[in-house]
Amino acid sequence: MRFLDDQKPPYDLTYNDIFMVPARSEVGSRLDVDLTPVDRLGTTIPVVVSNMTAVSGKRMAETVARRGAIAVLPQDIPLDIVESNIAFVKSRHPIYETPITLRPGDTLQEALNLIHKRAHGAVIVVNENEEPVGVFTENDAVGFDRFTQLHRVMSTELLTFQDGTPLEPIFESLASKRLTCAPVVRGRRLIGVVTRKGALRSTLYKPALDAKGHLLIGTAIGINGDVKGKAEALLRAGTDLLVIDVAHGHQRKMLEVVETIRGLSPTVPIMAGNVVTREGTRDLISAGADLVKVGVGPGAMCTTRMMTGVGRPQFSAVLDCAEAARKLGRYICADGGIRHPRDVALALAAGAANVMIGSWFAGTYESPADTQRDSDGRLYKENFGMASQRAVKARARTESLFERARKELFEEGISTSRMYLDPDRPGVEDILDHIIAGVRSACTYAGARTLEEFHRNAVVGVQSQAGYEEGRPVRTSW
Ligand SMILES: NC(=O)C1=CN([C@@H]2O[C@H](COP(=O)(O)OP(=O)(O)OC[C@H]3O[C@@H](n4cnc5c(N)ncnc54)[C@H](OP(=O)(O)O)[C@@H]3O)[C@@H](O)[C@H]2O)C=CC1
Ligand SMILES: Nc1nc2c(ncn2[C@@H]2O[C@H](COP(=O)(O)O)[C@@H](O)[C@H]2O)c(=O)[nH]1
Repeated sequence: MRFLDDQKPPYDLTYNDIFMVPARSEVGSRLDVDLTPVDRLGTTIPVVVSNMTAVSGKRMAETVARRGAIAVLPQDIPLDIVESNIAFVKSRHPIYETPITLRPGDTLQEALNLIHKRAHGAVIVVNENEEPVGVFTENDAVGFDRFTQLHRVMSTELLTFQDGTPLEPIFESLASKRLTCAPVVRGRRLIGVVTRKGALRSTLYKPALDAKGHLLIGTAIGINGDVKGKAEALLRAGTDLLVIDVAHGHQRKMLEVVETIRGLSPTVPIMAGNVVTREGTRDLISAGADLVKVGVGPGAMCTTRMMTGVGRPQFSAVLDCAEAARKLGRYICADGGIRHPRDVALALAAGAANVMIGSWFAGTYESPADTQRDSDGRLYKENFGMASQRAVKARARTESLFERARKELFEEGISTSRMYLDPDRPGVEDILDHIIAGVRSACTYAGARTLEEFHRNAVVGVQSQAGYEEGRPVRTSW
């Protein structure tokens, strides 16, 4: 990447400060762009879901892995739950979605409580042999009380597909019948759900799979307590990526932990952070990190910069750290501050191998929190920072009240925020479509067929606030 007219300013920049100029291109179609990251994690798109409790759980992990990304389970979840979540994700189908199932005698209230857990908007009603006997959608509830049993309201005109049916006919069939989704069966037994959009997406995305063909999943650990024991357990459970994550990643204890964990497994990919300097990047790589997590203070739930004055504008942090890592044959993950597809494109242009996204994904059906409605009827989810009082309280739950109170004094994050579900993009895959469309397009503007070419070719300039504002769509007249 280079700056337009070689005008690199002497001060640090963030994503909003940057624009990219189009260049002569030989790439005829956005579909000719291969977005496989260079970091050899096994992902097929450059997106990692943050290890935040309000963002990353098993539903998020399976859904994004099906589209080629990887989610990282947070360090605050009890080990037995993490182990069962890894096993669950590894057991999921790489194409068909996991259905929400209920029995014919279950109530409409139970169905409504579950329906927003997944984006496909349906509950499959199954009999005692796990054979689908009906489909319930929210529209079926209109005019019935909450205790009505599902067999009275569900649709029984079932369209089902046999396992292995090609995706294009599935799409055509659903579209012609104006259905959004249908059960997939092996014999008569339910094995998944396929949606119209899902069938389309499966022809455009490649799932992120391990050597056995199972979906990828990562896990995070901190640097306190029995880190070695926990890392060994996570490796045994089959984690595909270990993220060692603390606010200040450039500290001695962190480097020791990275070395220890490298010693446990020479092959498991280790991501460590967070840092924002070349020195921090080099030290983490020398200790054994394959990927360095870059970003101090850009996160949406972050109060670090306001509390401490510490951090660095994210574009410059990514640019410097990526260069330092690449000189050592390693890569970085740009963590935090992603609000638009353009931010992802700019991080990749600056040399990041992938980007980590948290809060944007908190406002989706797949994040772990329950979906709530505000007084205007809008759907939202609660989000909170991993260094907030709420997270610190949970992390220190086994310690004495005194120790907990001491730790809570050092909060550096927001404890309660509302992330609204975008009615146009309520599922994480909708946001991934949006991001990937933007990044593919950005690559063609730079004449790049791969992310490496994109990083090499990209030419960026620095814009004023007015320049940034000019690029924002105007949705009402002025
Ligand atoms: N990317 C970012 O900008 C930030 C991210 N976070 C996120 O919050 C989560 C919790 O992180 P963290 O609070 O580090 O968790 P942990 O409590 O797991 O670990 C922090 C360790 O580092 C020590 N430490 C030394 N200096 C600092 C410092 N300035 N800030 C924090 N700890 C320090 C702590 O000791 P002691 O507690 O005794 O000081 C503790 O031993 C992580 O997921 C992290 O990514 C948090 C802040 C910033
Ligand atoms: N300073 C804090 N940073 C936090 C906290 N919780 C998470 N984070 C960091 O933010 C990114 C995600 O950024 P986003 O803009 O996509 O939400 C995450 O990966 C952490 O590095 C926090 O409480 N304080």
